[in-house]
Amino acid sequence: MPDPRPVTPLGIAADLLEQVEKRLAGVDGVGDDVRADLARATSLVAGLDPYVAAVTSPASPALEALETRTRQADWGTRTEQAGLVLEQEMLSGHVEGRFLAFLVHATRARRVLEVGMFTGYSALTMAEAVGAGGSVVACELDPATAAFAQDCFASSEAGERITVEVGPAADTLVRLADDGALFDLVFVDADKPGYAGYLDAVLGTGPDDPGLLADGGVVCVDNTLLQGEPWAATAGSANGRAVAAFNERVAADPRVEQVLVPLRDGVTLLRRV
Ligand SMILES: C[S@@+](CC[C@H](N)C(=O)[O-])C[C@H]1O[C@@H](n2cnc3c(N)ncnc32)[C@H](O)[C@@H]1O
Repeated sequence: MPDPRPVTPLGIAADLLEQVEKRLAGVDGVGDDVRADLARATSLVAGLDPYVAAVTSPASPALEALETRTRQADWGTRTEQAGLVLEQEMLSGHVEGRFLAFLVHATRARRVLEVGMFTGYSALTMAEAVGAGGSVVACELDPATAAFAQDCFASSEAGERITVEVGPAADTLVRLADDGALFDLVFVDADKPGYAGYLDAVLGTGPDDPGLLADGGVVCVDNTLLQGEPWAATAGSANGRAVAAFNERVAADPRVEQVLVPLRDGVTLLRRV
């Protein structure tokens, strides 16, 4: 199974620094002080994620098994079949998972909504954290990926707390709002151009549309650093532009207080003010 490629600003920077170090190894005329500074920069940047993982609470065996199964799947073929990009790098993973679990515990969330489930790592993480009587509704566009996740959930008690909604999340959110559903924690991690619409659906747009967020609820939005594209794009992608526009919109939105936490590819926490 191929190693995941770097998909965070830190991972990309570490990769670049390591490449530069290798390229300079055989070059004459580079001062020892320059090599020492470069080695220190590489060590600081490349060592951060492994250090953070080493001192963070471990994932459950069920989550480790789900991650291994996801790494072993043939996402190239699945991408062709689904007609949308699916790749192992989409999985949030250990440290972000512990962050989400901590958020569930700290906010005492019982009703969780996820927009963008993939193979279910974050959904299962939050389902474990909500405990008995808690629930997670997880939206996924691709039926085969949803089935993959449900198969993983079946081998975990916490998996029983997850309801999977297959189809475009925008439609699912309208249906949930029509049903009067409310959530204490919402994790947004689907298509980036859809983020602004998902946030509006969650927060509501006025008295006739109260949205899906319970009083005191928290919204967590993933990939808001989008591999550094919003501030350091080399060749900007559509996703980079969508996230940059989303971040600007949030920064100017009087409905919310927000903080962008530079964890992995960036997570923005929001609450209604
Ligand atoms: C980044 S992955 C989610 C990763 C997952 N939260 C985790 O932690 O492992 C994004 C997922 O959103 C799904 N997706 C994309 N567009 C969607 C849409 N319009 N509605 C629902 N899901 C969508 C993709 O199929 C993909 O599985």
